[in-house]
Amino acid sequence: MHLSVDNVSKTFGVGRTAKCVLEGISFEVNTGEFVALVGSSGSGKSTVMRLVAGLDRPTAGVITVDGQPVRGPGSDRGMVFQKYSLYPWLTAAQNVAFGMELQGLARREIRERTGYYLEVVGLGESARRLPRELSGGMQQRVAIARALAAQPKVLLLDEPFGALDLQIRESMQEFLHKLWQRTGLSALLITHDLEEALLLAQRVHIMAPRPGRIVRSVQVDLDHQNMAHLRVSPEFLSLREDLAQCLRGLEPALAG
Ligand SMILES: Nc1ncnc2c1ncn2[C@@H]1O[C@H](COP(=O)(O)OP(=O)(O)OP(=O)(O)O)[C@@H](O)[C@H]1O
Repeated sequence: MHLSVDNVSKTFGVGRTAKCVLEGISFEVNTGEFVALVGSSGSGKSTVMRLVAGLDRPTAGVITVDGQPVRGPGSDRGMVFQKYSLYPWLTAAQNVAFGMELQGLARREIRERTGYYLEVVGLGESARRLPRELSGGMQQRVAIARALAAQPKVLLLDEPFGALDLQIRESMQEFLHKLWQRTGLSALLITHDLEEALLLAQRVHIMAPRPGRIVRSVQVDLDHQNMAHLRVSPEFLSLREDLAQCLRGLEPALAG
């Protein structure tokens, strides 16, 4: 799998009201790679995600998945949003099955994959429960199972833990990291949480606003095995501080 975002720009509106939201964004995600885009509010992260998801088209530049230009949403890209993504009237299993039903998969295949992916996210016992009977973290695990069940080439994670309490957020980060290790999935995460990006991704791109652009890219060559240990390791803390300074340096632009 190779996701390529090549020199992508996005302008909303025309003429005097035109607003350049993204300028010359380029990055890649390769098979089994976990890549994160980090930036403050308004830096254009969600716009990048919408373009990669095919929900909107770039004004310039090209986005491809395995060499094929993205022309709209497709089952090769699985999305997990911040919240409100489950249908409240469907059980966990029905929510997971839903996307596959739209894909037109055979009933038996849908049943098997639903069971399998609910197990993968540790919710085999909760198949018949409704979203409101599940905690926020469990609901996001259902959303992840639903995205994985369509067997996408790449998982697109848009602030997936943004609505969760800090403690649950930390356990979900561990969960996602283990899932990534176990399944070898390829993922693109957008988050405003620098620590989250560094804990999960192997490659982190820092975005600045007005117009949204990538100002710094780092390879995170740290041992992610033990997350609790990693969070307090000197290498991690120094990289986090270095990048936090870079983000702080962008703030005057935000205020202006
Ligand atoms: N459809 C649109 N029309 C006009 N401007 C837009 C549109 N969508 C987004 N924008 C503008 O683009 C800029 C970037 O927005 P975007 O939501 O991508 O940023 P973000 O980094 O995801 O921020 P947040 O974390 O707050 O979601 C903002 O100034 C926003 O107002």
